[in-house]
Amino acid sequence: MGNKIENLMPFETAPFPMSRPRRLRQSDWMRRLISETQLSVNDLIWPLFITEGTNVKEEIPSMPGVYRYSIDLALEAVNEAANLDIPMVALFPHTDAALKTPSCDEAFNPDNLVSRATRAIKAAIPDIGVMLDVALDPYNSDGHDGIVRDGQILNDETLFALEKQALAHAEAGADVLGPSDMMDGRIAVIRQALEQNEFQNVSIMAYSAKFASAFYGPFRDAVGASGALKGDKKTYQLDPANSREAIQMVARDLAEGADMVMVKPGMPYLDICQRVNTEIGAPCFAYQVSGEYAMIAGAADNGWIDRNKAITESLLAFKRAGCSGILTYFAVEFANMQEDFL
Ligand SMILES: NCc1[nH]cc(CCC(=O)O)c1CC(=O)O
Repeated sequence: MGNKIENLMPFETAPFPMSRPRRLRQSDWMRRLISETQLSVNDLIWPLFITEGTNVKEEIPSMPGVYRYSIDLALEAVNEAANLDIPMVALFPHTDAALKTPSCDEAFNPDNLVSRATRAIKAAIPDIGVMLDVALDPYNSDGHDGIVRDGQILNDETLFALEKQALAHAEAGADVLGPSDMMDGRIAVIRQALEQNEFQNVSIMAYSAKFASAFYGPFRDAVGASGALKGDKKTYQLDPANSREAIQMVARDLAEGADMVMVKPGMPYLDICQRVNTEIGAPCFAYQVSGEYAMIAGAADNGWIDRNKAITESLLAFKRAGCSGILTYFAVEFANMQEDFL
């Protein structure tokens, strides 16, 4: 009896010409009434890159319009985001190559760059959420998310480091931790460590369906990891061919104590977003990653697409797929667009 879509149809449409679906598309006011999906600044998380120094704001060549900020200027940028009602920022460090080691000790240095930035933001702008990645790659001389020995990315040894990093981040005041490493067992280890150290209110947004993707290239430039990375991340990040496995990882991370999950990259994986939202139903976020930013910004800079329309359409797609929200480098730009509109 019919396919799934037919089964879900709440009514049968009359045959043409009694039914003319274009009637509901005739005017802007009618289209707004009929719209099935809303996108607002409440849906956005703004990732931003932090660097050492003062008064530094340097553009990332492969992400025109995206900058690395020293902490003093990051405060101004985050303040702008807060004034635009963006609920949360996600901070990523650009780490000096001299601080990268095989044991990744800088990851859990309580005074590392992101910890200092988090303390400064929470003190000055308490009403915006701060999320920090839990992963070793910014601090690893091998560029990987795990500790490498003899060419192997060691799972269990990495977990000890991630646990220390998670606690250092919580101590610094991070509201949400984003384990983005894809090691097995990391959510359970981090959740247990948080519980045992009175960080019960720290949330975990697990990068659960994180694919081994070509779309992370500009990010690795932004955090200075491109030069360090040897090989690829295919032994821990997911195969882009796999959907069932992605759903399984989402279920596993929730069972280990994640509060929210993430699908990453975003646009090439909208099917995964939709599956998570219909089959699992936990709060799910999409990460519109650096390469997606670069494609839209690059095409718009060349006059090949309309920047504002492409941004809005690309973000709306995640809401249509059922996501609670989106990590996007366009967050502040989109919020400013909305302000202009009002
Ligand atoms: N664990 C690191 C991490 N956290 C977020 C991103 C990518 C974000 C982006 O491309 O915008 C990556 C890169 C990677 O896994 O190599």
